[in-house]
Amino acid sequence: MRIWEIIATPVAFRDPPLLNATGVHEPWALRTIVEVLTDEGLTGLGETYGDQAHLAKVRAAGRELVGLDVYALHDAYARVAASVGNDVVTDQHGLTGAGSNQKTVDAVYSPFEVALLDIQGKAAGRPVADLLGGAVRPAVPYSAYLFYKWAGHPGEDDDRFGAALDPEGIVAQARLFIEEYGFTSIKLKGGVFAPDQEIEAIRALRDAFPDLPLRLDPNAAWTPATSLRVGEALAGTLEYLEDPAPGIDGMAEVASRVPMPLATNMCVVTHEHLPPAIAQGAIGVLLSDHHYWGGLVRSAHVASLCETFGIELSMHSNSHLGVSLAAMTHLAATIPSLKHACDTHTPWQDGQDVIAPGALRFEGGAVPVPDGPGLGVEIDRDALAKMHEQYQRCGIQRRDDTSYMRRFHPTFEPKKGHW
Ligand SMILES: O=C([O-])C(=O)C[C@H](O)[C@@H](O)C(=O)[O-]
Ligand SMILES: [Mg+2]
Repeated sequence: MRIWEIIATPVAFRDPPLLNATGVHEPWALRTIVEVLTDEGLTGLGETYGDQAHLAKVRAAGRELVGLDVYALHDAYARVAASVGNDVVTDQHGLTGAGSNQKTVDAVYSPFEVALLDIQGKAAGRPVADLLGGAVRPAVPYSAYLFYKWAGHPGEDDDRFGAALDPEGIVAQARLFIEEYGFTSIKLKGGVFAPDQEIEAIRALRDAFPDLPLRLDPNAAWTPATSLRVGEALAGTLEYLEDPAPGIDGMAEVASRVPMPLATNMCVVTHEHLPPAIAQGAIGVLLSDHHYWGGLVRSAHVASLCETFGIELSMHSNSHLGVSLAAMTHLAATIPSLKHACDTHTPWQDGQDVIAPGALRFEGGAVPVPDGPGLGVEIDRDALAKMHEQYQRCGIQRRDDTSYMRRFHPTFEPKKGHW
């Protein structure tokens, strides 16, 4: 079975004004849906970023894959690498670390790999999880991913989540998410307010939810000295502290002196970062993400490597749709060493999706692994067309949380190592 055609469709969907260390989410989030069509009539799905420079690379690489055997993943990777050449595509927000050539190749390859696995699963009549060695858990737990946020985008009505700008607002947001999704662990996106305010928010969450694991992620907004202070203040309260300080060196300085493990999706984001991070003992938990670690099989290899070196695993998420949630769930279901709930932005999409309803649902904060062939999800063509039209109308071609924030706070600066 060979690749006949590849279609990459950029889409946009509404996103609330979520605050982070680099600014605030714009009113529209972008993604690209990749459809791989075969000469035997099967179609595979992948999902990736929607920034224009990345989309151009995906389309160029897709042209090189036409005619390829759908089982030839190594060949597909080599063709994508050749298509990317020495180029580096960076994202403006930097929330997943710096760009590099390796990360660019892995990010461009990822949606094709997921789509090819979807096709292989459909051909075999088996879920993608079975192609990855089989599920070791029937459902994948996700965390309630809390954000400080404005009540609504400036100039618009308030959204249904409301404002969360203090501990009370954060606890109310957690209650809403837990009520609606049943989450059994909580992550707070920090790096927005001074560290003492964020410590207060974590303490308020601890009081409100005494039994739930908590994690805090300021996206490297603190110095190592501040990270040590916060780490000590929150001793016994956090399951892990995520990216408190910038860089492998900064994290290593903090790691051995705080009472909880440090996690990252910023200082270790591609293979070349693993040897120095391991040698310096910089991290205890890696948040993997198949969107930039080269798809599902390569992410599973990284998981094995982490196990060898005693690094625990969790999973990172940007704003995403159901094709990605399905892929994340199949992967996470098959990693025996994954002990932490994964991140997902799904609640913030509030029902908007490109996939037909029914295949994915949350039960007690976990997503049961879809049991249909392949990823187990299908495109809702009307929804895809509508979201593509939104992309064409929304006027955003690259995620830029900082410029959007500066429209309302002109002197705003990203908070890297700020406090
Ligand atoms: O560090 C993280 O967990 C993320 O990068 C997740 C997202 O990018 C999040 O921070 C966001 O979308 O603002
Ligand atoms: Mg993070």
